[in-house]
Amino acid sequence: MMDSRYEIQQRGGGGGGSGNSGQSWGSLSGSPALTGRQSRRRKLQPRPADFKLQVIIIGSRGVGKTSLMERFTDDTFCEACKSTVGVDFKIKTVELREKKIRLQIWDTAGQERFNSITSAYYRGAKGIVIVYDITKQETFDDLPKWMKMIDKYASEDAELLLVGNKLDCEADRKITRQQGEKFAQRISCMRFCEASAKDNYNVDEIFLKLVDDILNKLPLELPRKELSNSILSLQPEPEIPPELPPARPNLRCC
Ligand SMILES: Nc1nc2c(ncn2[C@@H]2O[C@H](COP(=O)(O)OP(=O)(O)OP(=O)(O)O)[C@@H](O)[C@H]2O)c(=O)[nH]1
Repeated sequence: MMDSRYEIQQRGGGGGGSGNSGQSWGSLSGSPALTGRQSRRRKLQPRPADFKLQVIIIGSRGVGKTSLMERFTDDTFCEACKSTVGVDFKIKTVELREKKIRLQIWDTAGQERFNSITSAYYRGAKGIVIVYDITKQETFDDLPKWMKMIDKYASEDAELLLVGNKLDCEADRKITRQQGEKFAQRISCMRFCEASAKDNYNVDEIFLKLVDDILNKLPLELPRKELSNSILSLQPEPEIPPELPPARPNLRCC
């Protein structure tokens, strides 16, 4: 059974769901019978995604943003990975609430010198994962700085999730779980959890809960065309960052 310390706090709404990265295939009924080489060549196309969502991961240098993303998308962990330069992204398709969602995850550099580049990616994000390292006090102290970035550049309705990473390093812990919880409680609609990219603990939960919260806000029964014209885009992923948004008048952080 999962230790309750690791469960993501609930704040009402949002039924659960299970994700997977596999492809769904269309129905075979009605297809003419195929044999041998012919059947191998004439594979059905995967069902297209119902939605495309963008999620961004932010936080100070070395907290494990890339590691969380790669654990989720590829189930890999790198003990000594290179620092991210600018922005990187990965795609994973998940299924939740009988919808197929193409999740585009933007992994941003934690170094401040890249802020002018990374800030351009905030606006398109429907979900934001803010990460700190439970063994490094300064990464927790930096959180108000990241909240200012969110207030300035992100969409006001973006879902927020605070993650204390490196839970496997309990012996070196500097930030208590209560401190993380307290910080999240001060921010409107922010979830909180602790995780370990190394031990693959709570990683799927982070992204799936965020997607579930995002879906919870969307009118899922609208026809696809209407959705793509409003909140979601079914176009190919942008190669360049979206335009910078206007500054937001109200700070989320108290
Ligand atoms: N013990 C432990 N180490 C981790 C964990 N997650 C990441 N690391 C390590 O922390 C270091 C930094 O991880 P990254 O994923 O590159 O961190 P980042 O936040 O993307 O760093 P920047 O790109 O510089 O902003 C690497 O050596 C990882 O192996 C974790 O859950 N536990």
